[in-house]
Amino acid sequence: MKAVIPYKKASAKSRLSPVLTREEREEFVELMLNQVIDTLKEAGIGTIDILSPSTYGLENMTKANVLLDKSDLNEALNRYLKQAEEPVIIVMADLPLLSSKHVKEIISTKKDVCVVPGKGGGTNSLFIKNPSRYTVRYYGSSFLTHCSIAEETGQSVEVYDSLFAGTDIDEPEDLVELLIHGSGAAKKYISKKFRLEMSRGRVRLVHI
Ligand SMILES: Nc1nc2c(ncn2[C@@H]2O[C@H](COP(=O)(O)OP(=O)(O)OP(=O)(O)O)[C@@H](O)[C@H]2O)c(=O)[nH]1
Ligand SMILES: C[C@H](OP(=O)(O)O)C(=O)O
Repeated sequence: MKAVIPYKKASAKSRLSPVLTREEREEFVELMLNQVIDTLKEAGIGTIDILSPSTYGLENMTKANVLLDKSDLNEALNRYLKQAEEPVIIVMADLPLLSSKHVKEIISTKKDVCVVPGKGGGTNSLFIKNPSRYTVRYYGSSFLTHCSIAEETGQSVEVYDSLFAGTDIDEPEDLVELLIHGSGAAKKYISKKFRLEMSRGRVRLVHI
């Protein structure tokens, strides 16, 4: 069993550009990546591959293997899965609330595939026992697509339902969740730049 984290640092997290500069977004994704790697290690996963279109930001990476593939997210992951000879967990790099307990539960599934939905129809993590029999199709409502792909190819599916594992950091409002529920370097980075303010019964993000 091994883990793969797709990762692109250059101009990452464009949807956070209303509140963070390019430089800040690139620093922030690197902190989130390192947290995800630590979580996977804590869960006991021995092989961790980072699949990236470039070595940018990964020059000094020692905690995981760096695999380069310049093609887009889906093509790179499908090439990776085709060659894999053991179960694979795909984990996105933007999951600072993911814990080792979640990872252990996801990989303990009795089904062939375990899908962890993200907000808005995305897929935050995907565990595949027979990777050469599966293809991914991220973007759009990829959660529904990934369930269908399993069903169409005769593979059973579990949906892992979790607020924290389901919280990917895409948009400014997601930073609220990180400040409320997070810990570690990614939360610290954001808490130096923003604070939470109560306004009309809702918590919102305010630049410091
Ligand atoms: N290997 C690879 N990984 C990618 C690529 N684009 C995004 N990723 C990674 O795929 C995961 C999900 O990507 P998104 O949530 O869309 O992140 P993003 O592209 O930085 O964010 P936006 O610019 O806001 O869409 C993250 O772990 C990214 O680092 C790519 O072209 N190749
Ligand atoms: C890659 C994409 O991420 P999102 O844009 O939903 O964060 C998805 O999960 O299909």
